[in-house]
Amino acid sequence: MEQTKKILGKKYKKACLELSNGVKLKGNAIGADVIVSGEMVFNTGMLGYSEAMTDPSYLGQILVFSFCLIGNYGIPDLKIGDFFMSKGHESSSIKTQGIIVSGIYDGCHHHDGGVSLEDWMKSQGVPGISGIDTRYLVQMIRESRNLSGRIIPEGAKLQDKNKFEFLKNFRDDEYVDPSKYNLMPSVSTKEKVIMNKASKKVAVVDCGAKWNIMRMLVGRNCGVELLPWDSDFSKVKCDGWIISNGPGDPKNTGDLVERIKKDVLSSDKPILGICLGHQLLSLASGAKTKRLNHGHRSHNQPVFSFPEKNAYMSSQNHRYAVEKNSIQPDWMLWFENANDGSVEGLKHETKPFMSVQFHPEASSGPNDTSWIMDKFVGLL
Ligand SMILES: NC(=O)CC[C@H](N)C(=O)O
Repeated sequence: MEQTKKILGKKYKKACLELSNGVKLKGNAIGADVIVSGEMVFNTGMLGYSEAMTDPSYLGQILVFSFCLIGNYGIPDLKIGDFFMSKGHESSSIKTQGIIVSGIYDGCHHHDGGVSLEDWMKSQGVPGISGIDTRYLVQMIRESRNLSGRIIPEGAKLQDKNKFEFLKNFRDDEYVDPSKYNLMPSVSTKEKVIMNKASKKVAVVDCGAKWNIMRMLVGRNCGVELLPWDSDFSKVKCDGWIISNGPGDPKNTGDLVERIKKDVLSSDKPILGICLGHQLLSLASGAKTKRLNHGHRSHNQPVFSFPEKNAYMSSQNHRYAVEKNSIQPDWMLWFENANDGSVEGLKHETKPFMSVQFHPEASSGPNDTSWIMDKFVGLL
């Protein structure tokens, strides 16, 4: 009752979502008072909004949550240090350009303290709109191959372009399209970060890595070296490699694919590619990637493994995928999406190389495929 009063009693400014197909949707302005634009994407997860909003793979995107109420447990406190162990956050700041929700709860009831979703968005300069018919909007995104949008809160000013490097490429009257530019410099660590010295060391190529990858490695007694995307991989001494998730088009990553081919694949050490990392590793192996219609972003993506044909529920956030008919003869299909048959994972026939399109680190989402991390660590 108290919560309902809090939602209903609050007066919101108006805001407009202007879409690139000419449609305009009106709602309540939430979060920061700034105008942003980005690629329209949707996620059907019922929770995990703080993990999603801080996932660097959402850079340049306006995220529509299709679940009817977002913000209901607040945002846990961010405690950096201690090897990025602060659960609920997958990077140090919000990476989505903005969010669209049907209902928002403006409060915080989290065992880890924290703030409300709205206060968190305000403190980070991230706007949003509530009171939108997200079912209608999701259908529109599904039906249009490319949909961009602009969040315009009443009387707001334009977003500061210094927030992320890639934003400087866009004119104010243009829709931000994250697939047009190499986004690696906007999300990758600038300096090498060493976490948890241990006898086995994993080099993580940071393409916008979610912190849970590092949490899982540290939790499995691995040392971790988080590397800038543009490091000289030929000089790295490690027992295995993880090529991380990240935003944008895998083909738009400068010379990263070439360097993975030359210095990572050739080292013959165990490799695990995750999401963007899977796409980069596949490109380095000679396979091709394509753009899916609206991608997979949810906690309930079913995948089948081969040759066992086991089914798993997976957490996903991607728009690009590896083309099945381009898989090289020395690689095998390891996972396939049970809904649309798209490639969900590859394994090398003889070498300890593997990669998955979904997120074994979840956060948020089901942990059904966390055994992939155990398998990788077992190979070191
Ligand atoms: N989560 C990710 O790593 C996303 C990979 C890539 N940016 C895609 O959209 O397909």
